[in-house]
Amino acid sequence: MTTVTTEAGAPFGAAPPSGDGAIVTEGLTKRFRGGQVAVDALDLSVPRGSVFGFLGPNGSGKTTTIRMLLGLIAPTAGEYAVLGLPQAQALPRVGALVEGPAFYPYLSGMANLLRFDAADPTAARGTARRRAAEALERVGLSAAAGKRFRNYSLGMRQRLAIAAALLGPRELLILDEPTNGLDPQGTREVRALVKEIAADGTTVFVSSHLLAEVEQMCTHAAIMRTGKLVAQGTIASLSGGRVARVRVETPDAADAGRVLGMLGLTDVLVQDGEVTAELGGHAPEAINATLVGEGVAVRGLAVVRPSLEDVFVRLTGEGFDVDG
Ligand SMILES: Nc1ncnc2c1ncn2[C@@H]1O[C@H](COP(=O)(O)OP(=O)(O)OP(=O)(O)O)[C@@H](O)[C@H]1O
Repeated sequence: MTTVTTEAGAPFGAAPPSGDGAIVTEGLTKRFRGGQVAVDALDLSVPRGSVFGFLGPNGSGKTTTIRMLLGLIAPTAGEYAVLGLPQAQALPRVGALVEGPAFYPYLSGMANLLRFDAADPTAARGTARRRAAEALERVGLSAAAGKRFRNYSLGMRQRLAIAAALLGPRELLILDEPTNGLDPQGTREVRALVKEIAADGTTVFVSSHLLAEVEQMCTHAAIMRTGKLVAQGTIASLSGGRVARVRVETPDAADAGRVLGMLGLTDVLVQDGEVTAELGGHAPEAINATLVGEGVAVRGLAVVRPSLEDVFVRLTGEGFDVDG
């Protein structure tokens, strides 16, 4: 367990949070000089093995939280534990990408990683090349190891940054907005890489302001708004706040509504040209067959699952400030 210390080195918090999570925080708070509360009494629980999306609009406190977890800034109040270990033992097992590392444009990917590795006083010198080669392999850059950084695509540059975070065995990888500023191809590469890294057993904690990205890439998420935690859990449980509905497009809306009721679907809403109802355990194809059998002209039938955006809007009464 981590005993958090203040910047002055005094013990911070008598009882750090326990539990086997990769990251656990209790009441974690950061108030900056000038009084702004960037992170407000955050209780976070990141299970080991998860791809945990730390989701929130710009300015909601994501980077500040990450900087506290990495010991870069001291909390004003609250406690945290990373990998259930004291900070000095935890940090070598954590790879982090907070602000993109500065790479030399005229050096190769390999040479850049070796420079990075050399800056780590705990890393054994004799095995540096092997570590760098393994990190390049892990991010799919082995073939481009000798290529100059300036000739890398945006996606390759970001993958190299992630390789720098993976020099050495890591149990936890913390990535702050890793797809920010990337083109669509680079974004796809990084999202795929995050999934691959997680498939190897590394817990990945990734911040993002993109709802759709977190929905697509993560197993769990926490939703932040103005420094406060709005919700957290598995993506399925977060989205399960509202059940899936079937939507039928038809000119025979009243008839379709009657048939859905007959089939036992609940909360049937008939509108002009459209009927929706809670899907429950019904198979959409069976609903379609019955509608057609009853003479309803079906123009379209879809199952609408609630998105994280729906959840966010329901919980906060606000829209997200950026779209995915
Ligand atoms: N060093 C600082 N001094 C004062 N205020 C700060 C400082 N760092 C961050 N803040 C403020 O704290 C709030 C949270 O910022 P933070 O960077 O943690 O948010 P974020 O969710 O990571 O957003 P973004 O994606 O835009 O970085 C913001 O209002 C920001 O202006």
